Amino acid sequence: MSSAPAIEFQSLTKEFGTVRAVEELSFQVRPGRVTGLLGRNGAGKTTSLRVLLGLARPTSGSATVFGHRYQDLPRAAHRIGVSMDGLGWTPGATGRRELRIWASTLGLPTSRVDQVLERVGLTDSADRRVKGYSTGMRQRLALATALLADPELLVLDEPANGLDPDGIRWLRTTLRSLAEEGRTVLLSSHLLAEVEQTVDDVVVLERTLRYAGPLSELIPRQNDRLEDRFFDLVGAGTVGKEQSHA
Ligand SMILES: Nc1ncnc2c1ncn2[C@@H]1O[C@H](COP(=O)(O)OP(=O)(O)OP(=O)(O)O)[C@@H](O)[C@H]1O
Repeated sequence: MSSAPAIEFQSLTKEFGTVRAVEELSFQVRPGRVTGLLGRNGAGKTTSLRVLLGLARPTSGSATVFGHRYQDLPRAAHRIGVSMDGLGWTPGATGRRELRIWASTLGLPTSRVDQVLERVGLTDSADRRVKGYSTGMRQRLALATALLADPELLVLDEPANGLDPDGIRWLRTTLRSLAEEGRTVLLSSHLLAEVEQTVDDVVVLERTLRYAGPLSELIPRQNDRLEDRFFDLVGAGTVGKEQSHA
């Protein structure tokens, strides 16, 4: 496997008017690892991922996937599976129908739909309308959508949000097995306890980078807790107040 980074942020700054959401952010995501992008509400996680995926333009600096801007990467939608709020579900569709629409858009056989439904544990609910799905079921469907094209990289914005303890355990096991298959996973989260047991590498963001590296170096001792180290790195303030103006 190549050791070139799967993802690279280089001095990325993103401003919205007078709000500097992300400032001079630089880090790399190593291939075949699960990396957690951690930060409290408003820390800039979603903004960073949106720039990475070509959904927002950087003010300065860059974010690249496999050495290219997302929009310049050949077969980007096949190589990178994405789960992010706001990508939208089709009104009235069942889970299966939703996945079939995505499969058809990506030029994939419908057999992939059954495979990903099985993988995320949604087979029995596949013919129910997504509208009636619980938050946890929607998270599973979002991951199924991301997995459709059998991507080498997954970018998941807050995949643990709204999951119950069974769902969290399922997510952890699934993400670990995806990494064992050689895939790279970048997920964002503010749920530190959940992430602590899932990720190999950690990026702590509070508008600026506070830490990037192995989880084992951030919490080297068995009794260390990620939450304590997190607050050491970001302080106890509220990010919205601290960083509202550039
Ligand atoms: N489209 C936008 N227009 C103006 N400000 C924005 C926009 N998107 C994000 N922001 C601001 O940028 C900052 C970072 O927001 P972002 O959504 O990236 O944080 P986050 O870490 O993903 O937070 P959360 O965990 O709450 O989703 C916040 O101050 C937010 O209000």
